[in-house]
Amino acid sequence: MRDLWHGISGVLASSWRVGRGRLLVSALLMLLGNVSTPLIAVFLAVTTDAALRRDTATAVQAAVAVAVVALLSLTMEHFAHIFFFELADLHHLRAERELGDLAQGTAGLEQHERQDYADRMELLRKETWELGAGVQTVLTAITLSVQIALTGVLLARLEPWLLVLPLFAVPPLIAGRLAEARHERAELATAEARRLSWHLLELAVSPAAAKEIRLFGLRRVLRERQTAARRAEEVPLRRAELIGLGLRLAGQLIFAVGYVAAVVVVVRSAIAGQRTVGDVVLVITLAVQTNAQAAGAVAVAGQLQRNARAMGWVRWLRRESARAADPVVPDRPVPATLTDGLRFDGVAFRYPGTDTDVLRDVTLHIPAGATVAIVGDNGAGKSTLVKLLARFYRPTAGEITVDGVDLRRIDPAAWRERITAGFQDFLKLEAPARESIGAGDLPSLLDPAAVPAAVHRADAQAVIDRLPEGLDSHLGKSYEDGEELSGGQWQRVALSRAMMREEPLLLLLDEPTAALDPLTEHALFERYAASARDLGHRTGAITVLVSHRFSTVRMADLILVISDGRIAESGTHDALMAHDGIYAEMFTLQASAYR
Ligand SMILES: Nc1ncnc2c1ncn2[C@@H]1O[C@H](COP(=O)(O)OP(=O)(O)OP(=O)(O)O)[C@@H](O)[C@H]1O
Repeated sequence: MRDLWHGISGVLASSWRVGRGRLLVSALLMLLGNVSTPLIAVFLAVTTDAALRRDTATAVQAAVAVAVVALLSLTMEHFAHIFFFELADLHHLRAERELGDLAQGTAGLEQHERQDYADRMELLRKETWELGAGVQTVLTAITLSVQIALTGVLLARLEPWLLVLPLFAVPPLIAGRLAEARHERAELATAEARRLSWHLLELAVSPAAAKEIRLFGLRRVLRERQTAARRAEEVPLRRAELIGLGLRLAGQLIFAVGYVAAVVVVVRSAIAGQRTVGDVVLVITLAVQTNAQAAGAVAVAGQLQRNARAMGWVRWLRRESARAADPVVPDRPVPATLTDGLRFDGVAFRYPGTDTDVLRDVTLHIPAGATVAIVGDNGAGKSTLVKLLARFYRPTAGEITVDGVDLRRIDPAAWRERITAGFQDFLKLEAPARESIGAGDLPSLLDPAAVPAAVHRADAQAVIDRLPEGLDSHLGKSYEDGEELSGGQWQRVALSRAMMREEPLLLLLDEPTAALDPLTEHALFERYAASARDLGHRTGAITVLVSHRFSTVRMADLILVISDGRIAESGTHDALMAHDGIYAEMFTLQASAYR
């Protein structure tokens, strides 16, 4: 009940904010239409009795009144719709904006990892229209309630026990509620199958997947899996719908029994001369309307519950986002320059919803100004370490400090303004090249020299030179004249974006050159290392590089070897080679492969 109330008040408050004029006018029109409906019965009764009395003047006036209220009852809701649609659009837009803000507004990525979060997010994405339509639902519910109350008063004036009639509308309401609950359970239970079927469908139409689908002859297997996933989604949903239909039908049957009984009793008292024919007309008409009102109430109750559920999810998301906020309130500024560097002290990390630590007991010092390379097998935990440095996650144990300050005490947004990064799974931002690159530092996007300078630092001029309009060319297939780039070219664009910030305290490069050939990567990293050292001398800036290519790795001042979530070895290339451990073995193996 509280959810229902929160849903109604949430919709009204939001509609009031986005368009109070439209809200008031549509409420007024709806009210007029709804109040007119029971008045049809009243004027019909008056017309009938006046006609039987041969009172022509009253009969004609009442008949005109019937026509007028019937017209109002039939048309007002249509006029109200014109305003509803606009309101629903505005409301929908607002809901979508809020969803985007909630999904992207948290400092970390923890909530994106959680299945319950992903499921609700997916359902909410589907139900943003539900949220938009909520205003119509709520106004219909309010004005329908007024109509039902007016009908009740009219029935009670005639015969108090006729008030029992609306009670027969309760079973359909309960049945509707049960049906909704069943449907909701089925939707949540089938969310995984739905996600899988969407993913498979996306693969089927995605140009990126087309190559491997053809090459490996996966079309049939994918289609079969998609069909199976669809079936796994459809069957429980259809079953829930059928059971819901049965429940609703049973509720309506109970109402029908009450209706028939009421009409029979009034007709009998009219035959006995205790009631006028007009009274019989009044009861028959009102009882028919009560039936429609009950059906309307059931429908609107279902919609109200759906609306309450969607609003409940929005509130849940707001709570989750607030909970995802750091427990430690940031109270320390980002240092202007680094003097000591970064320290990990007993850091462990476990991804949300999993039960194994992917990093364990990591204790290390990355001195200010250093260029660090991280190596290790696939899945060793290299990228996870980088993500902790970017503050996408908080360590589950231990602490990371920046010049002695716990990273959690520094505002993540302020920290990120002083770092920059290039990832292997980079963003292909389809926009004019200038913007796709400039997004790496929005404040300098309008500085005409900033983007070309970043392109130069990333050694990506050759990519830009091949574009018909240079930096003004549109990138990607979203544009009719958009240039589609190769994987390596996109990666250069992403690297240029990473180079937009001129003086970051931390440059994170997580296999950003994986799509480039080893020689190019080597040359590129030499270039970065030189400018990183220069920057490191001036500001203590640290460069962290994850790479599987040892020809690049060996240039670093400090090499960290991660094995099974722990720092297995650390030191310079020479020291690690002399140590003759994991690093030496990996290096020798790769070097011999190139010989
Ligand atoms: N979002 C995630 N949720 C749960 N587990 C994850 C997630 N991302 C990574 N993992 C797990 O954490 C472990 C470390 O992954 P990570 O990406 O850090 O490895 P990596 O050393 O960078 O590997 P690679 O060289 O293949 O990029 C792996 O076992 C991986 O399965």
